[in-house]
Amino acid sequence: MQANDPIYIAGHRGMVGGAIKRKLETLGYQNIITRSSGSLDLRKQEDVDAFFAAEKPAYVFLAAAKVGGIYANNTYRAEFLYDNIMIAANVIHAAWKYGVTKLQFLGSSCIYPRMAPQPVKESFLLTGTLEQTNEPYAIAKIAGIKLCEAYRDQYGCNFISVMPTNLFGIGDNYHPQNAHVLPALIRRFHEAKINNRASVTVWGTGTPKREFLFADDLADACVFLMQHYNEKEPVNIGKGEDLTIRELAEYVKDVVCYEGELIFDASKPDGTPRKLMDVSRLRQLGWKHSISLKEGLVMAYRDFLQQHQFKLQS
Ligand SMILES: NC(=O)C1=CN([C@@H]2O[C@H](COP(=O)(O)OP(=O)(O)OC[C@H]3O[C@@H](n4cnc5c(N)ncnc54)[C@H](OP(=O)(O)O)[C@@H]3O)[C@@H](O)[C@H]2O)C=CC1
Ligand SMILES: C[C@H]1O[C@H](OP(=O)(O)OP(=O)(O)OC[C@H]2O[C@@H](n3cnc4c(=O)[nH]c(N)nc43)[C@H](O)[C@@H]2O)[C@@H](O)[C@@H](O)C1=O
Repeated sequence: MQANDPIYIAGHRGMVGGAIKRKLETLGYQNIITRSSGSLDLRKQEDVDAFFAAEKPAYVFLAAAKVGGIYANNTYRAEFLYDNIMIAANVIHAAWKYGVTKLQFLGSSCIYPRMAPQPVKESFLLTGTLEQTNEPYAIAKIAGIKLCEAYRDQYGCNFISVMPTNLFGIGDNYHPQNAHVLPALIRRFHEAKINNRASVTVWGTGTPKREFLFADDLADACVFLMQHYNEKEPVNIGKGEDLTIRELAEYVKDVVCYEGELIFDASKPDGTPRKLMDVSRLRQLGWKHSISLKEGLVMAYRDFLQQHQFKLQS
């Protein structure tokens, strides 16, 4: 990737796409192409075709998707399958048709079997049954991986896939129901603090384990792999360390300085019991994260306060 190569970031207004854009700009890449979903709906094949024909990107980061936490995945099952399949199919097909030099597809750790042995290796894909709450999203993400592999096998396209663990960071979604656990808890603890509530309810039993990577670390890994990785096999991106949801809730409680009690609502789904990434492939390639969970939480809480402030004023 040269400084003047045209690079398209699909999903640049999102948490991950935004972090990739900041990283590329810091490194001096000057020809970054972006479109909001309002100006280019990636579910529409003709529009995607016309965009690739006109802009002719050489590199593509495919970070646009319908994204959400366990509740959103389980509730909007049709959109999580339809939108994500259409986005992946349209962009990957157009990347082949218009001769993109290299494309990177972002999948997710939820593509792996629910009860996969831990830590989860890339080779465990399609070896067991998926977690029900996010099966539609996972099926769409698996289709994206397989599209990259098929266009590589048949046409020699340099399309790679990366599988990020659970993420959080600047520009995250703090919606009370639709968000992922970490931003949802930041909001719930903050609101409990300012309203002097005696307790905060955390969904599920608190026993599932998750791994959390800050989005700027993820973006660093994505750019690193775009520069250095050219193989068919997906690459897990994570830290290789996890904690229980109860432990996470205690961390968030500390960062927000909330002093009340935690209550666990076991009527809410736990989802996958554990999905710790095996990151040995990424480590062998020479990449490791640099932002700790505690550092990331402090930055995320600041981001929440800024977004919240903005909403109060607007
Ligand atoms: N967040 C997480 O914990 C994880 C995320 N990932 C993956 O990382 C990628 C980015 O996720 P994240 O940044 O968190 O998600 P966000 O929801 O923050 O951003 C998603 C982006 O996708 C764009 N988008 C959605 N639908 C369309 C559409 N129909 N046409 C064009 N653009 C669309 C949106 O554009 P606009 O803003 O213009 O509407 C938005 O900017 C996704 O592929 C996701 O699956 C993987 C693992 C974990
Ligand atoms: C990244 C990944 O994200 C999704 O999977 P998930 O890891 O299960 O995501 P989650 O962050 O929503 O939940 C993690 C855990 O946390 C618990 N939990 C507690 N309290 C809240 C809470 O308030 N909100 C949420 N959302 N969860 C909560 C919750 O019950 C669960 O046990 C996939 O659908 C899929 O989209 C995907 O790829």
